[in-house]
Amino acid sequence: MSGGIRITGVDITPVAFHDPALLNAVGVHEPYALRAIVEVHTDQGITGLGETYADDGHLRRLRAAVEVITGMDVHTLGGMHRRISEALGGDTGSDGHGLTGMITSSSTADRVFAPFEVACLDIQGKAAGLPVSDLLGGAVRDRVPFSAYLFYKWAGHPGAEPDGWGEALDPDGIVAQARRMTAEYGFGAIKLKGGVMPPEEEVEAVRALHKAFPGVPLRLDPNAAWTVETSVRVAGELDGVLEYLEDPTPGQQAMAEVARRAPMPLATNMCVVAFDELSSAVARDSVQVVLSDHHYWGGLQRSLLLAGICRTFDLGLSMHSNSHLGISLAAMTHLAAATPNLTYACDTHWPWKSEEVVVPGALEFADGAVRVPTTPGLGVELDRDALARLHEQYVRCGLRERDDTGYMQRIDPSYERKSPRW
Ligand SMILES: O=C([O-])[C@@H](O)[C@@H](O)[C@H](O)[C@@H](O)C(=O)[O-]
Ligand SMILES: [Mg+2]
Repeated sequence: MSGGIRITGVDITPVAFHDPALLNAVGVHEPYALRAIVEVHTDQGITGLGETYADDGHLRRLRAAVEVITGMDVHTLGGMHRRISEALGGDTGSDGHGLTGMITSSSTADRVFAPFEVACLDIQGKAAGLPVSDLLGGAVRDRVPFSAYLFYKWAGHPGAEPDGWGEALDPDGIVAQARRMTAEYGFGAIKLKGGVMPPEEEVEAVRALHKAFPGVPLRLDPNAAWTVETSVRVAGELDGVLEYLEDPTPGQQAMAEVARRAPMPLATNMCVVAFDELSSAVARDSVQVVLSDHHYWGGLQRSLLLAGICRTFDLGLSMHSNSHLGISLAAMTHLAAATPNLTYACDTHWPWKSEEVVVPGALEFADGAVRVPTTPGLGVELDRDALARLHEQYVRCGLRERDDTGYMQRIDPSYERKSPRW
């Protein structure tokens, strides 16, 4: 491209926002979730936005990437990915971002590249006067449906005020949470984060949801907390109730064994999280649905590549989420809008947060869906006061990586991390 739009600098601002005491297979969410807000500046005065993880190792790798992409044209995304991979070398780090599978050097490069790719597409869209969905091939839907995301939870963090959502530790609590979340957002699909209670209790909770929300697609995700035998038993008990069962057991081989004996499709954001894990999963028929997530599949264009591979091999496609803010929601919405075979409602942790960094109004939920922004770029703008406030909160809170297990062990020293647990 002649002339191009060159990157002149990048600001990376880590932020912390309040997160309720949500329970999962490895512990409990800490009082704050961390994210990094990426602002890419250019010689044409256009700035693009990205959002990503903010643990210390990831921040260090993002800063290393800035060194090698400064001066590049925002249209040269292939070259940018290559430069970032080379600059990171073997710096793979660990999964400081939640239950999203094994990290390899290629998946680390994808994670680091992703927020810069999103920001560059934001810039390209602003320069061309087109929404990001148009740059991805065009929206095939104007609203993107999301799913309610239920958690077992405490009423509040120990020693702090209750968060307002109430305790949910049994089927009644889960159904009450679902009623409130679906009433507020209009969600037409429901996911329960499992792996917290003994499997029989989680089966009971899902059956209670099925009774309270007849006809609504349900999912259960125990994050690999079960053995093959437990997974097969639960799958049989929830026959006709779940649209898919997500990551019941660890590893592609065990997932394949469950898949052979389970009546419903298996989904994953743990045993297939990078391109180099797809061929073995297909060969073994380990999973029938892959949860994409542009934050670790290397951005929006690479997520479209994943969608094409899923279509080729007849795999279903859904979308994964961790705790996130509005820049991520905008990117997820554009991507989902432009992905024809993304036919499941996407995950989002959105209802669990009470703070934001983007100016309100651009992304609203109605009937469980977000209208795809049609303004140029991602269609969201930073609220600079909010950014400063949440950065200040990051500085003060002292958290520097997500550690659900460590936090749980400070509360209950007998807690052990185990996979599978049951
Ligand atoms: O936030 C959580 O506790 C979730 O368990 C998250 O870490 C997972 O990555 C995720 O939502 C999932 O679907 O596995
Ligand atoms: Mg999952």
